[in-house]
Amino acid sequence: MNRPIDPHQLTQAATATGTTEGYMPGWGNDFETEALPGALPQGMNSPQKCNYGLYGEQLSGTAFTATRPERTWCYRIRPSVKHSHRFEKIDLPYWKSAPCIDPDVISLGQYRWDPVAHSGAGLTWLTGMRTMTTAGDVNTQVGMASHIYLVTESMVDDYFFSADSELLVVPQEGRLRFATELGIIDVEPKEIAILPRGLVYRVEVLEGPCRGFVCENYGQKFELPGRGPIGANCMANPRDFKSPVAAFEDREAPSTVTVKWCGQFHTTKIGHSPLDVVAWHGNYAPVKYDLRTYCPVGAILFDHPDPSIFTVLTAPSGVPGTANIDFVLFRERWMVMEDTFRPPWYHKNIMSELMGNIYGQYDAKPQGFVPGGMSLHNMMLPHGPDKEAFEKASNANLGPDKLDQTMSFMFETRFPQHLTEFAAKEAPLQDDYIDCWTSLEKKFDGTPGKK
Ligand SMILES: O=C(O)Cc1cc(O)ccc1O
Ligand SMILES: [Fe+2]
Repeated sequence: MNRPIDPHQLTQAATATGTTEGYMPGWGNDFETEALPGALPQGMNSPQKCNYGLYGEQLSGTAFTATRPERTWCYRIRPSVKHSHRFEKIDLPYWKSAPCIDPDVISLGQYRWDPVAHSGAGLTWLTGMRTMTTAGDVNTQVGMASHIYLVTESMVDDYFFSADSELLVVPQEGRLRFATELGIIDVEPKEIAILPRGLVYRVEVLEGPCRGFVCENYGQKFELPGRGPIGANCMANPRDFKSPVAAFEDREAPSTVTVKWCGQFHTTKIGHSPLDVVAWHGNYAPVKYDLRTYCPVGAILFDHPDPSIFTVLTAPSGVPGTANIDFVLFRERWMVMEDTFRPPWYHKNIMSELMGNIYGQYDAKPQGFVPGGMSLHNMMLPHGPDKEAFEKASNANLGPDKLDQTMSFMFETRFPQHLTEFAAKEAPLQDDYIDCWTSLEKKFDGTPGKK
């Protein structure tokens, strides 16, 4: 059942000058927003009594002692602790967490999947999550999981938060609404959303069915990459990230909150909507971003740079320059390199590359890697253009050429990715994927000259 938020039940902050409707621009800004005038204490965080009888509550996304703490102060109708009754364990068998190493599943290989089809069953954000790969260890807060979501039904009086992870959501089909404690985020294909660890939300279908990809980050939060010699402009610009203005519900209704915690799911009952934050300030907030605002930078004379040039966001692992996860975008761009084999080169990589197609054709794989589909080129496993792409690129008449109508992405992690049983046995795995390279023939005959 689709039940977008009832506007009579929702009170949203007026948007300040310079904001787009319902959102505030900027990456990691220290925002402030209130849905009722005067709800946000000024000049202090913990007045003896808050206005409107609100409770003050801090949500810390980093250790108190982090160099630059990320936290948000919420002023809410009831403190979250009132939401916590006894937790009951529930089973969401398709949402897996690392370590999840199935002895019957081989992850060593090059893999590609067609889009996972909608089954016709009514699925919510929780029941429709299908884990494809896991990496690292959720208990030690390293690594990640990749998922496909298939969502046809809104959560009604059901809420969720992940204590394990922040979720990077990459829609491919349909429109979703994340009604969160800190406000409303709507997303559709060509946009992404990030839901921070610990934030409570409800997911509604605005236009279904909905399919997309999720990167579940167990580690340090995503951040904008250092730009090095590129300087202050291009790539992802901070102002194109949008966080929601405060919006709250004052609604009594028997409800549930499901929590993902150390890879397990637990549920508890509450008697009201937990989306009751009337005002908040801080720098720990959900965010959306329009991928069409990503300004790619690339080679303008010869050769093909490393794909790190297309990093939208990076989640550090603690080892400088070696990400827990890089989120990399291959979007429309001009190819102008002279005397160059322009598609991605053949290579092996210590990082594990999980790719998804949002729309269009990917230059290294003109066939078979289709919108909604995924591929995995795991740690140190060779891959590169298929035969068709190789022949086309090595024989093309090179002039300025636009890669148009194309958007694929990569979740690249320093940890090997393990296929779930679902990915190996239920999802539409292309058994013949590696055949895309078998017809690459030997051209070498010992004589110099270009073949
Ligand atoms: O393997 C892939 O298709 C992703 C990729 C793209 C690119 O331009 C360079 C390296 C790389 O791994
Ligand atoms: Fe690659």
